[in-house]
Amino acid sequence: MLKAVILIGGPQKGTRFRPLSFEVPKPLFPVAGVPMIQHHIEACAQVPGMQEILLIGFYQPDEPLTRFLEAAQQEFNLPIRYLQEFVPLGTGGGLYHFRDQILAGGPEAFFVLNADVCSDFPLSAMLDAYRHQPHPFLLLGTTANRTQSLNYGCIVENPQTHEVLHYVEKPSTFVSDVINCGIYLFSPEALKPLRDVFQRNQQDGQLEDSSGLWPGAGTIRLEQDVFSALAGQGQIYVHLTDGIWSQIKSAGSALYASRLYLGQYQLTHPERLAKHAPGGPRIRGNVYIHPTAKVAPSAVLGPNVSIGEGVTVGEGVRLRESIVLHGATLQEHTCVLHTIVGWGSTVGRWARVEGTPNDPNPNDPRAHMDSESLFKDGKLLPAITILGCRVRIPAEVLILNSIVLPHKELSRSFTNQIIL
Ligand SMILES: Nc1nc2c(ncn2[C@@H]2O[C@H](COP(=O)(O)OP(=O)(O)O[C@H]3O[C@H](CO)[C@@H](O)[C@H](O)[C@@H]3O)[C@@H](O)[C@H]2O)c(=O)[nH]1
Repeated sequence: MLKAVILIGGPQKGTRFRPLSFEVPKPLFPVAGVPMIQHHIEACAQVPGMQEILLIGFYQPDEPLTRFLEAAQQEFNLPIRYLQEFVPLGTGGGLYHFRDQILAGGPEAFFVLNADVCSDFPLSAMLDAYRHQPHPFLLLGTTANRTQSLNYGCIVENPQTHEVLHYVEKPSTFVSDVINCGIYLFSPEALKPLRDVFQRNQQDGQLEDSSGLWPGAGTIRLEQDVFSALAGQGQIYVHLTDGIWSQIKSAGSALYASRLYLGQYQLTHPERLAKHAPGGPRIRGNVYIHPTAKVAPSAVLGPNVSIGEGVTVGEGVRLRESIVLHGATLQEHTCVLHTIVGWGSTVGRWARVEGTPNDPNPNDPRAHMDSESLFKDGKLLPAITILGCRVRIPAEVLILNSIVLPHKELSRSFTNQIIL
């Protein structure tokens, strides 16, 4: 019997995701038409023997989360429960705090997944590796280029045995091009080292994390307190993948993740991809259209477009590399490229809304999305355009490389601006 835990964080996390995380908790943001963590749940539900999925985070259990959990339980016919930390306990503290719930029923092992990653989740392959040689901690690893590796947990492995010999979280100089994907398979034994860290923290008094923001003796940082501390002691192993993987930290990376998942749908969910039908809109490449959306037949959509519930797309609209969230309206002949259109927003006739993609370098197979800062040398970097919820864009204007905060009614064109 197996279980899975998804670490969903809480409202103080996901700041690089603003203004989109104002409306819906980041883990429920739609990526390729379904909430971000539904991809995790679908992958877990496919593993034979999966008994229960636990979401651990520090969000208040609000209506969208409750509704999502109810719908997911029905769809996957599995218990899916939310366990709330009353203070943020870090990436490992929640696992220790809720250990009785995780171990209830005696699972053979449990997966732990960061919510903000996009992956093809090779969980069965990880399980095979674990069953072949059970160890307390199995980490999924992938490769990154030297510069980008510094933004992740870096793993030095023994290439013969795949034991993790050395682990450094977000090092300041190059350590290894193998990075931690934030996808793990732990044995029940893994909770013992967590208990040791917890007890040590209790004895040492208050633990201050590096930011000093969330001190608390219950806080455990899985990466620094456990992986770095136990590397080289025969307890941590890495399973390497060359499948799809990306972090989802910023709106730009959500658009990139949407493209990766839409590509996956060819294999996993062909029914989710729109097909060209007589009298329907023209579809180019991978496009998701919610069944309740109304799309005019002369619109041209794709590639990499995802259209949410109740969206209206008018005649002659051109839409590519974009996510349109529920209830938005694109009036006739708008052109929307590399943009996220927020819930209930309206783009007026003949307007052009465009962003600049900052996708990984296509010539470097080890490149990942850069989700660094929005600014460089005090200037807003060109990036995808984001319209917050209920924004109104008038007819015949150009909005380029801009972020528009919720409920704004614009009256003219804007380029390279954050509109507050
Ligand atoms: N429940 C809970 N979840 C948390 C907490 N803090 C973070 N999380 C969740 O844990 C995951 C990791 O969060 P971060 O702390 O933001 O770490 P990171 O910068 O994403 O880096 C981690 O993931 C990388 C891969 O995406 C790894 O490379 C890196 O080593 C590390 O594990 C996210 O899904 C986040 O929601 C917490 O206090 N409580």
